[in-house]
Amino acid sequence: MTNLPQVQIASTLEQLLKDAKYDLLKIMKVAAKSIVRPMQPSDFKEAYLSISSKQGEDLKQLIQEKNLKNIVEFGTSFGISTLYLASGAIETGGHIITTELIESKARKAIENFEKAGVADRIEVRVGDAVETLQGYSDPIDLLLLDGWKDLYLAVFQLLEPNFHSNTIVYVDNADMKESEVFLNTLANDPQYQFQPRHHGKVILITSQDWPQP
Ligand SMILES: C[S@@+](CC[C@H](N)C(=O)[O-])C[C@H]1O[C@@H](n2cnc3c(N)ncnc32)[C@H](O)[C@@H]1O
Repeated sequence: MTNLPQVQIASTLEQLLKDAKYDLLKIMKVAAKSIVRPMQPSDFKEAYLSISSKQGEDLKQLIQEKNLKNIVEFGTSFGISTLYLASGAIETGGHIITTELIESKARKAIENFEKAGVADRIEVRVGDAVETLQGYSDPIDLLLLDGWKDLYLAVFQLLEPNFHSNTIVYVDNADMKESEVFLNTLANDPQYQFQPRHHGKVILITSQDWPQP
């Protein structure tokens, strides 16, 4: 039997992943500019900077296997990772809150969610994650950290009161230098367990010290 929502997500993702192949060129242009001035988030307003399709499939499987429903994402971009999250969330009856700093990217992401038929499952908050997620009070089953790395610690600490003993924090780009401060801070605390995936590009963080759901 055809699973229409999954087919729609897959065809939207196929188009977006094709387009994301031009990222390297866009990133090279930004790097060239950075010789004369420091890079800014708006320099990447045309770039996807997305997770890979392999990571996306893995995320979907994780959501299904662990029956994750309440999902929060830091760093929407054009919505590639969010669509993989939605693909898993359809199977668990879950929903997603995702947040993006750059308004034009958030608008495009919403269009993509509509095209994929999953806009009703996704709330997009536009602005700085530290502000848009302020006061968030529902339990979180899965947190995907994929915005700028210097904010990983702030976003993690902001949301940690909402974690429970089954919560998974999925850290993308864990192997980047910019993620070091965040990971070293947590690595010094024995309550956190790290599980590397995708050859260390990703780390899953869990803690049995977080309260029972
Ligand atoms: C690596 S990209 C996200 C890619 C996306 N998760 C995917 O796989 O398709 C990082 C995104 O985080 C956004 N971002 C950076 N700082 C942010 C902040 N303070 N609050 C919200 N979004 C932010 C950037 O504009 C950028 O679009």
